[in-house]
Amino acid sequence: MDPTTKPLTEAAPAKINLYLHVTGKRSDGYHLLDSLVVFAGAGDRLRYEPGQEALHLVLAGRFGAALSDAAGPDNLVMKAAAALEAACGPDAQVRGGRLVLEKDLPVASGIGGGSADAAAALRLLNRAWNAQVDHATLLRLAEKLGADVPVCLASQSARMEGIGEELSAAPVLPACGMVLVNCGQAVSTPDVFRKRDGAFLPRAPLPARWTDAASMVADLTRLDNSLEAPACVVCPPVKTVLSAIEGLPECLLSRMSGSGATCFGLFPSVQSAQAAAARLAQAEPGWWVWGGGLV
Ligand SMILES: C[C@@](CO)(OP(=O)(O)O)[C@H](O)COP(=O)(O)OP(=O)(O)OC[C@H]1O[C@@H](n2ccc(N)nc2=O)[C@H](O)[C@@H]1O
Ligand SMILES: Nc1ncnc2c1ncn2[C@@H]1O[C@H](COP(=O)(O)OP(=O)(O)O)[C@@H](O)[C@H]1O
Repeated sequence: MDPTTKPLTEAAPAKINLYLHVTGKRSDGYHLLDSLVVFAGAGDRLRYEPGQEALHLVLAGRFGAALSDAAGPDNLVMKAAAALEAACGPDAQVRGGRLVLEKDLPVASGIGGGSADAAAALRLLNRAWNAQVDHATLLRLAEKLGADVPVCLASQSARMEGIGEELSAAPVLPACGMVLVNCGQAVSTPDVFRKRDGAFLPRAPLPARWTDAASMVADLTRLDNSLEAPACVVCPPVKTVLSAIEGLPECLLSRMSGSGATCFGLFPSVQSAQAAAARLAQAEPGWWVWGGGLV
């Protein structure tokens, strides 16, 4: 097959906030955050098939239908493509064709599916169009697409501050497993931020590395997700999901990710997380449940 017409794909892994402290608020209404972000083996997948027709998006996967009204220019994938095209130099080979998004992450669920898709589109089309837009420029485009898009650009664990644009090294993470659970109710990020009240939380003290899951969990237990309480008001089933995760064998910690409603559990190993996820999926067939490891 001609390499320029070969399908090109990018993974768009789920983003998990292991803790999330709202540390302040800017005058424009955006909140200042301190968060440890990691990426799970669960994710969407974006494929590009170059062609003569104008660039367009096709949705597939378990949650493709949930987004079918949003396959147009407002989809974050198409916004990312337009932003990249505008930033391309004269030597780029910008082409049409179709982008196929395998949407396997629940939509509006606190694990940054849309942000991961946008970041995947920037990486994929930069490669496919031979656009050679440098990383600093890609980061600037990412910031404009959404607060979570910069961290999704590298899709590697990072400490995230500012409103999402200040990225620094995360502690070296120990081997561990993760379970992700979503009850099926979409949650609006602005609604949850609006419902937050109470004091701002401090920037967290973090070590350079955790050698085992138990010491990571001991530190994380002293930290919080500032958005968990307001999300429980917006979406009460979050509380049920958190108790269900906490009750799973070998669960070390259960917490909500981002603005919800997806919650995660940390486990000592990938195997224990997979076994716990299988058990929960059987007990709650209406929930989205995933178990595995981190990227
Ligand atoms: C809360 C977080 C934590 O990682 O994750 P999610 O719950 O979305 O996954 C993110 O900060 C969300 O990032 P993202 O979903 O890209 O947010 P954006 O589209 O930029 O903003 C949506 C809205 O959320 C609020 N917002 C977002 C980020 C931020 N630091 N402060 C805010 O107040 C604003 O009301 C904004 O209008
Ligand atoms: N490719 C996409 N995937 C998911 N949501 C998208 C996408 N493009 C636009 N959106 C819109 O972005 C909003 C946030 O979606 P998402 O990124 O899944 O939320 P969260 O960051 O809370 O996980 C949704 O309301 C959805 O309609």
